[in-house]
Amino acid sequence: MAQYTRVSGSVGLITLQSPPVNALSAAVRQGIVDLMQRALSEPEVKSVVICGQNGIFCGGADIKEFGGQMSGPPLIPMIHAIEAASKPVVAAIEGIALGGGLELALGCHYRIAHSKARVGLPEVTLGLLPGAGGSQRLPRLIGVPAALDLITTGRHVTAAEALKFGLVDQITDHNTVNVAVKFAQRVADQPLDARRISTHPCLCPSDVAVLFEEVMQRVRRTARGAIAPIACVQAVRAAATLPYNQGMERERELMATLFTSGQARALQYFFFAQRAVGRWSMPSGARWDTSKPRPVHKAAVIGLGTMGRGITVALAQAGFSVVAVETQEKQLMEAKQAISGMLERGAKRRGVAPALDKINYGRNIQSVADVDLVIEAVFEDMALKKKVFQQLSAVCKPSTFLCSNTSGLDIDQLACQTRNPELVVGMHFFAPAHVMKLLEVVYGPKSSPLAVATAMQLGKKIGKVSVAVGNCRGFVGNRMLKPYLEQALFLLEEGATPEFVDQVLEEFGFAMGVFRMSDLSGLDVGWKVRLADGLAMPDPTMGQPTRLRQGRRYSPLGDLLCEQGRFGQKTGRGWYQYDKPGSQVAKPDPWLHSFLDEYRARHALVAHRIDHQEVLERCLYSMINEGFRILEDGIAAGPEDIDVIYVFGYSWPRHRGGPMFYAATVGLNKVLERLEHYYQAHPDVPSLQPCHLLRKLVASGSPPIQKWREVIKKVRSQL
Ligand SMILES: CC(C)(COP(=O)(O)OP(=O)(O)OC[C@H]1O[C@@H](n2cnc3c(N)ncnc32)[C@H](O)[C@@H]1OP(=O)(O)O)[C@@H](O)C(=O)NCCC(=O)NCCSC(=O)/C=C/CCCCCCCCCCCCC(=O)O
Repeated sequence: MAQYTRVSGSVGLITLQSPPVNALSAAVRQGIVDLMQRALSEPEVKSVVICGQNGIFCGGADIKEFGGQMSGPPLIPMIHAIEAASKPVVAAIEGIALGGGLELALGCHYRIAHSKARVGLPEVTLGLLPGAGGSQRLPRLIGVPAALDLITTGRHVTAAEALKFGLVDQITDHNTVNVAVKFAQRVADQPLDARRISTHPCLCPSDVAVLFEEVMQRVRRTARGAIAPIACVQAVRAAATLPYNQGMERERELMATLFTSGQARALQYFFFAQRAVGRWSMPSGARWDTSKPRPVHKAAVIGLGTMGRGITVALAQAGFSVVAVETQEKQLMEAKQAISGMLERGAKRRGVAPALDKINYGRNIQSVADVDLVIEAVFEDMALKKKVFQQLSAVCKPSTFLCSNTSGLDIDQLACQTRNPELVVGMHFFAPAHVMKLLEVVYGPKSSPLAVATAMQLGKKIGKVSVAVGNCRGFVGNRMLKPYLEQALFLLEEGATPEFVDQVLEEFGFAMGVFRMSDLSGLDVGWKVRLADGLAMPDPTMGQPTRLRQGRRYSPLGDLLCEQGRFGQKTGRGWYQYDKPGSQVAKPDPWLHSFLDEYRARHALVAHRIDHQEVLERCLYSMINEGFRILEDGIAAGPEDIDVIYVFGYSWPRHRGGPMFYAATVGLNKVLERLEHYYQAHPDVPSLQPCHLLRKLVASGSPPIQKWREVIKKVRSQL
């Protein structure tokens, strides 16, 4: 919808009205078309201003409409009509002008922006390109290099930067609509020909062909299989090399390919999934909208290893006062130096002062007595964590929230050590904690909605995408990682190499394959857990068959490497070899290949040819199967939670939507059928046995992912 008023006698003011972001829905487009006609037909009106209600110009096309039948006036002719108008049209940009919103503004003859406004063409993040003329007008207005930057990254720019680019004509600190109206009055008689961007020549540097080649190479390298960034480069190349009308035709062709691609659907699903995880719920019925968080002013971090340091930096950068505790003097000094360095580098990048004064360091746990919330980040050892929680419970004020950064230990056992178990939750950060976007907020059986709401809000304030999940071994992310890692090891036993498995996973879109990732994180981390669990057996005289544990197939390959001191990058040897300890360049290791041959011979395993399909299906479907179990158990409230965790925490390629969305894309019946096939071949691997929920969903006709919650509810009510 849009509203029309005549202001100052001669200016027709069109206000977009479609909360929350004035997206260009069919009704809004119809409103603009009708009201433009009205403004052009009223003789008293000499110029037009387009603005948005509630201080927001426009968030772009209505993404919800993309999935269905498009109706209403199309965007491209609407924008052409504005540009062709005989009266000057001024865009008054407050808040945001994004995507189709900015394309609308580019169709106007002038653009006035508030100094706090942000503009951009983020279509690439939704698997699209600026397909309403944006890919053709922007390079004509600001030049090819700047347009390529904005269109291929989708980044938002400030009004000041937009002014520098020549993307807006003026910025103001005052009421933007009033300023635009006055501006519109001033330019009412000015000729318009030069203001129609589509008629401009495209500003190209002399070495434009080289530029396109370089950008294309960079985009291909970083896209990890996403097609939209490549199409964006192709569209801008069309602007640079073809007349406007032909460029528009190329834009249309490219957009049609993207629009109907699975990638655009996945990215648009993911856009809404990111927002859906904020609307958390617990099996008790507690929800985001009925649970009020308590404000946190002062926080503490206990344990200043890698994770504790990153968490301290994240809190301080967001403006929280932090008490950072490390009991060992030497470690405390090292941590202080490291944290200061991280803060200084971060501040330099962002052009602000480093938040060094936000942190008080101490060696004594007594120093956290007055904080509102503590995040424990000591070594991943239950006995140690229990002791810390007992101490915290004795030292802190009774209302203090006690949180653990454990990556998978039982939150309930920690809660039981405290006076107020309802104030205990997990806050599982991902390394490096000041960089990675994901935070798993873990509620145990005793955690109160107040504690969950407070941790979720704290996560938001420090810039994390927070997902509330239930308490189980490994929570969501690491629980699903287990079958994935397990399959990768089994594939090595059966004949694959680490390089081949990694290549397949990286071609799928993971930033790193499973073995390169293990080398990076350190093989010893999982080994210590397996030793504590009694799975890794350092002593062969223990009497257990080597490839069977607790009645299931088990691969000791990782344990054997650790016994040789091969912990990955840090020791210069792991699944790969490195030039020196700490180096990041992984090279195939002939030693490892011989080791695998000997291992297979020792266990009478005959290597067979493993193909691309088998690697992908076994690694991914076993992980997805665990995802369905997690949904069945109520550990995650919906598939969106799992998908957001995997994209932000485990580098799952975003253009594939997340593991659960991917399963829906492949077809649940196919996932089920392949799991049955592999389970039949490997009956001693329970993670390949299709779970009940997956079977139930297939039996219900494989409903679309948006309907899974209904089936999950039914399955859970029958438990
Ligand atoms: C920065 C934001 C705008 C606001 O952020 P914030 O304040 O943090 O709030 P949020 O929580 O993110 O959002 C609040 C709610 O608003 C919803 N929202 C936001 N933006 C949109 C939108 N654009 N559409 C719908 N809904 C939106 C959001 O979901 C929240 O609601 P809820 O909590 O989920 O209920 C931030 O929101 C943001 O960044 N938004 C996205 C901005 C964006 O990406 N815009 C670009 C959209 S794409 C676009 O504009 C494309 C334009 C070109 C279209 C060309 C059409 C031509 C079609 C040709 C088709 C060819 C097909 C041929 C086929 C054939 O030939 O057959």
